[in-house]
Amino acid sequence: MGADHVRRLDRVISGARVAAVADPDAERAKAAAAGLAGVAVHTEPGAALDAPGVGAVLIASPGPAHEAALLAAFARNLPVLCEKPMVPDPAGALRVVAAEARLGRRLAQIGFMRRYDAEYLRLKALLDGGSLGRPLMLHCVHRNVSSPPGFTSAELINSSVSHEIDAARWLLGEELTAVTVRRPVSSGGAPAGLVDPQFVLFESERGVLVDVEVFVNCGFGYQVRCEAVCEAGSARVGEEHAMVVTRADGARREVARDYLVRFADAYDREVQDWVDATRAGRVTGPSAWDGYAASLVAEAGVRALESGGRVAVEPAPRPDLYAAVSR
Ligand SMILES: NC(=O)C1=CN([C@@H]2O[C@H](COP(=O)(O)OP(=O)(O)OC[C@H]3O[C@@H](n4cnc5c(N)ncnc54)[C@H](O)[C@@H]3O)[C@@H](O)[C@H]2O)C=CC1
Ligand SMILES: O=C1[C@@H](O)[C@H](O)[C@@H](O)[C@H](O)[C@H]1O
Repeated sequence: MGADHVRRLDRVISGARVAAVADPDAERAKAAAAGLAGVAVHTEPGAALDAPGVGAVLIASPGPAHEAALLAAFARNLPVLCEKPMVPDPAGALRVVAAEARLGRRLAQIGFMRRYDAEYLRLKALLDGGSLGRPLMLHCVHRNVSSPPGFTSAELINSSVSHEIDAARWLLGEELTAVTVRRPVSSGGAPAGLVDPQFVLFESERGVLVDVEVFVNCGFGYQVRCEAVCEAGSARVGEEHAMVVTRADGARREVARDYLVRFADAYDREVQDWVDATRAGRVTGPSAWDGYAASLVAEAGVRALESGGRVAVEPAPRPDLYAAVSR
């Protein structure tokens, strides 16, 4: 993901250039910076933050490394775009929230890119417009072709479903308050011991039910869908994003293989917005509080997976700096 963001900053985005790249794996750092002129390459993240020309930082290390990177950026007053999950452990996520609240101003935008996807944006505008009445249910599908090596049953929730958690909070404009996880029969295509697929059911403050089928070794494509069922109609996104090829023997709809294809436009819009806001001295998009809320709900989901029961979500007090759900 980091290499893709480097490419994006270099070739797609206007108003920014890559000044430094850090990865403890020197080969990966060099590969990410290959072909770019004037880029400092480091294996020590702190050294990259202090490199000449660095005015903002994009974090795309694994989730457990995000807390240290965010705090290091805050200590240098650097605006940050941090990939999801902000910090997978809610206690660590809360430390990030507390550190930013102590600064008294936002520096972090969290990389929940669904909020920048054209289809999700249309769904959000429709729900906010009110013509369908109140949302009653969201039915979501999140399928990956295959999971990365070492992917755990907990990561189906705190890495993959974290996107649906944020999208549901954003679309509904309210918190998720409880979660239950059911285990269908596991797929023979999943690595041994991985609970895949899972069926995750969230409840919201106002009683909206949000169900998510997450299946990260489906083998047949990268599919992300969301259908909102409301009092006066329903709206579904996630099926347009494909070319249909018709030949004499029939029609064939292409299926994306991964997120880099399906959400390419969303990542571009997300990073361009971040660069534009940063240059204007503003911080927009999903906040550190949204990142904390997603981690807290996901952690409740992991406990629900383990216990088989319904787990309530119990948030810490929200600092005044943050909206309940940023728009
Ligand atoms: N928004 C989205 O759709 C997606 C987001 N992601 C997120 O991007 C992040 C990275 O994921 P992947 O690229 O799939 O992981 P990856 O494991 O392929 O790459 C992570 C890289 O970070 C490096 N690294 C480890 N510790 C580091 C540190 N302290 N500082 C700097 N670099 C460090 C590793 O050496 C590795 O090269 C994760 O937070 C993940 O959840 C990943 C895929 C899609
Ligand atoms: O964020 C992402 C990955 O980290 C995660 O592992 C995948 O399941 C998601 O589809 C992708 O968007």
